[in-house]
Amino acid sequence: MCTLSQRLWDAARPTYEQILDHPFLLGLADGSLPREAFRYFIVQDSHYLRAYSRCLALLGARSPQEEPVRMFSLHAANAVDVERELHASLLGDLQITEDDVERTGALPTTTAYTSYLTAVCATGSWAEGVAAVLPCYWVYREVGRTLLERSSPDPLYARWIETYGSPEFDAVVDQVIAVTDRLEAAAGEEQRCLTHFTTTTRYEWMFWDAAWRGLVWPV
Ligand SMILES: Cc1ncc(CN)c(N)n1
Repeated sequence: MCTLSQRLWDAARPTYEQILDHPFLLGLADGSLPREAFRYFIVQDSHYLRAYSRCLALLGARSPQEEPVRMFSLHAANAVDVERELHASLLGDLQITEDDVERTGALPTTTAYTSYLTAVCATGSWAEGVAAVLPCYWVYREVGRTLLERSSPDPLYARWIETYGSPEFDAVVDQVIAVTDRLEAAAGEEQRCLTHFTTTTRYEWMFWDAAWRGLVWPV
């Protein structure tokens, strides 16, 4: 019998394969991604990270064991700090101010994704919450690794790729996969974990797609 993390990944594999083929990521790797799409992504990711760090803190607080309390609390503080640092420098290079981020607000896909993540982390079982956040780590690592092999001629895009393709991020993701494989989910709960994992993997695809299309509120 394979591990829970493997069963989750296998369920989301078709979506992951479509993520790798998405024009946003192909453009990031070959440098052809329009700046406007990257700008959209970074602004929306600033809003996403605010909710994401709260979700990790929530999972830390709700953990039935000691070690994951420490791990998720550290990730909420450190890992997101690293991402925020990346954002601060990218926002500066893209000439985007904090005011621009506030004025734009969270657009539809960001709102839908963060609302889903927050609801599962707050009201689902602990195992369900872990399964819901796992793609945020794992998909980014795999994308980072894959794009690192291709690299990017654009130094801004290369900086983003290096963060997620780094050995430091790799180690962080391994920790969360190990926690996932120690979850003891009953049959019905495992089914809900599979649903959350595949749903948030879809939201990862949708997040890049929204930036690619420049999706805004229709009314
Ligand atoms: C939308 C999204 N998903 C995941 C990550 C990586 N934590 C991120 N920065 N943004």
